[in-house]
Amino acid sequence: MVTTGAASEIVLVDANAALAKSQAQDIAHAIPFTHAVAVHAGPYAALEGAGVVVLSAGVGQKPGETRLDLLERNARVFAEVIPAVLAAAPDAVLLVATNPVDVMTQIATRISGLPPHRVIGSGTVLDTARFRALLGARLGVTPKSVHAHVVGEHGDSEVLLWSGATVAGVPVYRAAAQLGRPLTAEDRTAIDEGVRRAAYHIIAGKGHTAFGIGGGLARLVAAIAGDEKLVTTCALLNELVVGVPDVVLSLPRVIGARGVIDTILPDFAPDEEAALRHSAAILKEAADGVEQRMGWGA
Ligand SMILES: NC(=O)C1=CN([C@@H]2O[C@H](COP(=O)(O)OP(=O)(O)OC[C@H]3O[C@@H](n4cnc5c(N)ncnc54)[C@H](O)[C@@H]3O)[C@@H](O)[C@H]2O)C=CC1
Ligand SMILES: CC(=O)C(=O)O
Repeated sequence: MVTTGAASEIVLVDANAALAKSQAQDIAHAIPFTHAVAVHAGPYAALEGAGVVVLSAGVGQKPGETRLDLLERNARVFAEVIPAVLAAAPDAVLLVATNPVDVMTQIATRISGLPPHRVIGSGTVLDTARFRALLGARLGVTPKSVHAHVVGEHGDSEVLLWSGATVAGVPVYRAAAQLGRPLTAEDRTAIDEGVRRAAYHIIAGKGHTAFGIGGGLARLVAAIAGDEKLVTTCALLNELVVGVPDVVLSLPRVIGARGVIDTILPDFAPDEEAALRHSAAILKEAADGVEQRMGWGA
């Protein structure tokens, strides 16, 4: 957020206050090279007046763990964190990053009692970036010129929308052929694996992921701060999607000052729609399960 100037003031709040203070000091030393952003650490009360609160408290995956394995532990963290955030910043848009981000967004929506459009999960903003990055590298064009989306879970059941992927408005297979870099079935499998398993590969090497999600969160914060009407994939509680009621998952959304303004339902190929239904069912089951285990059942 500091490197892109996404906000005018950033407050770090963490159960480990010494860590938050040190991170804030270290980040502040980059300000002369980047943007005029005030960065400091503080207690929850320091969030007063915040337009957006990014929720990233909790545990991450260890090698071998899936995102859904983190559910109970992080649900307990949110039960503590969200009331404290709202007491200080009742008008903020909540932006959830903690994993499993889709179910955690559903939990945040329930605990906060806020209208769903104000509780956004980063969802597949990162997977969409990974898909664009890998397609761009394969085609020899900047990922900024690749339009492609990942929908559904931010996790193992996510759905890469190959049918709608384009470069210069040309379907990606035809664009690739024109560029002399035809996409083979092996390329498609490798790109799918590279997107879907990216976190596992990075965590195996460095223990966590940070820069991709940092870029995605900064982009979402800038869109909210600037009331941009940016279209990007992110997660939100859907009343009904592909036949599944009350489930949080990612679709392309329009983002402005008050959160999500609208959702755009892509034209799915039949296999993509079936895969999205499968993803929605997995998320619904996980969300219903944690609600019951936490004693929040309807
Ligand atoms: N949505 C996405 O695409 C991504 C999500 N993540 C998720 O973000 C979360 C955080 O990941 P990292 O920053 O790598 O972990 P981390 O362990 O570096 O940071 C988590 C922080 O949460 C704090 N914390 C824990 N319980 C707390 C509480 N009750 N109140 C206040 N603070 C508390 C800890 O003190 C710690 O500093 C994980 O769930 C991880 O899986 C990480 C990368 C990408
Ligand atoms: C950790 C995580 O969710 C990711 O990098 O995709």
